[in-house]
Amino acid sequence: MTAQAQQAAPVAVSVEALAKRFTMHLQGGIELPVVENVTFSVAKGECVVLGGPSGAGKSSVMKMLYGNYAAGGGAILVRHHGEMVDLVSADPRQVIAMRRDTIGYVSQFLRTVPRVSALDLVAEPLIARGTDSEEARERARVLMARLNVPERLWSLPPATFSGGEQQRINIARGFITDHPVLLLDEPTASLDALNREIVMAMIAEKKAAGVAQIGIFHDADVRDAVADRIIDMRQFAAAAA
Ligand SMILES: Nc1ncnc2c1ncn2[C@@H]1O[C@H](COP(=O)(O)OP(=O)(O)OP(=O)(O)O)[C@@H](O)[C@H]1O
Repeated sequence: MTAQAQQAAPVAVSVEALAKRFTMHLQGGIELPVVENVTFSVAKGECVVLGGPSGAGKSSVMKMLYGNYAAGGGAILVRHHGEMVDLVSADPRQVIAMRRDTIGYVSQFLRTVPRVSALDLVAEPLIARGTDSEEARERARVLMARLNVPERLWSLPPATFSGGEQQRINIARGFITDHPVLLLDEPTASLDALNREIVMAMIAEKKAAGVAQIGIFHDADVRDAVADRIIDMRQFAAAAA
């Protein structure tokens, strides 16, 4: 997306003065400051990458963006059904609705469900959003084929799949819906070069469709190919209490 187009595109996510510190209750309540004053926004169709060295707080910010970690302060405004809703102060039911309709998430590791086939795991987020189950399965087949998941695996539960196969199931699950915001936590970490290229193309297609994406990518080639902007988390390092 060009700089001009980005300026015109509406903001999908606005992070304002977000903070996180951990309290280690088993270690006498030691406070571990991680980030403070994290402030950035992401427009529709933009891919913003969280950068900075190991321990800078990228994953912690990502988990707050999905509502998995409570924030220690600040706001995460997300355009949800046309209105900017603060995920930090949203009640649990609102968070669930935002995840169903607005915020998609591709985590690094697949959470497998006993006895649920790969095909059904991939189709499930679409079915949850009201798509007919046969249509959802057909779209799941198309995506799994594109990601080179061997057809003999589709009917099996992915618990025994290889790391890269599980990651591709996870990617298919995250990309199958049309969530307007997509969080990508190291989606290419266990992939070979061919499948990495495919995922990069899928990220580009999401951008073209106006999806706002926020990602963590340790692979510099992938990062440089997909990022419209890289946000260095070091600037938000929290001071010790
Ligand atoms: N659940 C937790 N409890 C306590 N401390 C945590 C927790 N999660 C993260 N931290 C600490 O917060 C800091 C930031 O971790 P985080 O995983 O967010 O960094 P990162 O930038 O994603 O690192 P990496 O690139 O290595 O994944 C680290 O010092 C880590 O030990």
